[in-house]
Amino acid sequence: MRVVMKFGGTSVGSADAIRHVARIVADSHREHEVVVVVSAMNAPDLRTTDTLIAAAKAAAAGNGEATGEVAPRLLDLHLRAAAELASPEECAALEPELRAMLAYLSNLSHSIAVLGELTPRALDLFSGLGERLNARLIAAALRSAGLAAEAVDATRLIVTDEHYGSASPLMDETRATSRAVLEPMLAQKIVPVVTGFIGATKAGVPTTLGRGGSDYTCGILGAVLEAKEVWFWKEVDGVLTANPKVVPEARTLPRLSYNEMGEMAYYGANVLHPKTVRPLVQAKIPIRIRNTFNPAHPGTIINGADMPGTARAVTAINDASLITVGGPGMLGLTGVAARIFGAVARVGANTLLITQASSEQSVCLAVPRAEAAAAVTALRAELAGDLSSHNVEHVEVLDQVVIIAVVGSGMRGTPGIAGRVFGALGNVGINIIAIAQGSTENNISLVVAASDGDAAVRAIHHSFDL
Ligand SMILES: Nc1ncnc2c1ncn2[C@@H]1O[C@H](COP(=O)(O)OP(=O)(O)O)[C@@H](O)[C@H]1O
Ligand SMILES: N[C@@H](CC(=O)OP(=O)(O)O)C(=O)O
Repeated sequence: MRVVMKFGGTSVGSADAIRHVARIVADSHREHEVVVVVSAMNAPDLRTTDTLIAAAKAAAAGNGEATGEVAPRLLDLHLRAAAELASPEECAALEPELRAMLAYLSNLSHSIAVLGELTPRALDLFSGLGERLNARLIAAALRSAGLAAEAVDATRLIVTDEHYGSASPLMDETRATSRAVLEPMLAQKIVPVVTGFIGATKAGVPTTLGRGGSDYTCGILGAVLEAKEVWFWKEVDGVLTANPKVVPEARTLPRLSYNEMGEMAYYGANVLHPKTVRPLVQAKIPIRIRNTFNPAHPGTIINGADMPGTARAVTAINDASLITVGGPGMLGLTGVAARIFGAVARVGANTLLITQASSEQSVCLAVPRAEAAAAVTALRAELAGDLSSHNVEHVEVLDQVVIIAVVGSGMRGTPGIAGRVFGALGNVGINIIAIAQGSTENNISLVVAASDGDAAVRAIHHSFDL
């Protein structure tokens, strides 16, 4: 079958890790038609994408040497891995290519320092370089392991709009270009090693798909190539019942529905971003999450089938703020909700959760903490008249809160779930600040103080015996 598979930054972060990747690709290639998508090397002491972005920003602040200073470290990281993984001939061919790419950026750095300005378009040239370096390294490693493999820059495959830094694919164009480039390679049993994270506009100007965008590349290519399955190789055994860093006994969910995955991702289980997998969900392509470092584990399979049962996982969004707009005069005040959400939307703040008491005397909304100040300013401006007439008495913000979501499509119509969640928190003395449940009943979300966040996740996990 045809499988598009992606390896994240940690999965390709060292020679040792890439050795695992090469073995997985070789094993998969024996049975399947394989397209590989790779992120930039995320080494413990050198995170490539972050380093490149920092260098670009330093250039804009006047340090034209910044890229020149980090370039030798990046070159060394990739060439040292190549020396362990690739044949001497491959290494000899790789070195001048990587050097030339880094030299181009160093030159660009100087120009940016002179201009004193970093446009999003220029920043994309920096941030996307890690994937371009790494695809070449991994293709060389695969060839040295006896596979026919070829690095492919996704600038040749993924056609995007001009939203630099967070571009969206133009799917029809992408389908045509990706198939034109990749189908002939697959027909010849070549493994394409595609750069994650990057694309190009119709005019051929490089773009990036937003941080973490390599998953998106994999989702897009899986859809346009009509893969039978799409596999995301990560450093966890699959999607777990909770973040393993918070709940060490969290276990892998063998199955999950698209709906549940979407809810979990929205509420902070950043295993897969919903946008990333939208093309796969639309095309009904099954997704697997598997562990690069434990490939014998079957991982999690995600597809369209909702499962019976109750709560399946508990997730948390940290660093949120809760804004309350309230006052007795709000009762029956027509259109006030629309004005509140309009004001928040105008400053680009992302509303994570909404609750309104049925007395209509207050509306609460949670936003990322970094966006709270702008949202409050916009709300106070929008409601200035109502505040002076005391229809609205306050626009208050509670910083340092966490949103916790209990997720499971089987919760729909099952009585007693909410009671169990509240009981679990009550038993450990955690105060619930706000509660929300969508009418789809796929999740119950609640807001607690940041200092209670981890304990709340653990208490709910324990209470449902997840
Ligand atoms: N419920 C969950 N299940 C699995 N992983 C989770 C969950 N919640 C949070 N995580 C975290 O998400 C990360 C997923 O890997 P990620 O960093 O996205 O992979 P990559 O960048 O390698 O593709 C893991 O490091 C894990 O700690
Ligand atoms: N390297 C890019 C794209 C990416 O998706 O990386 P990762 O798969 O390591 O999250 C980033 O850091 O944003």
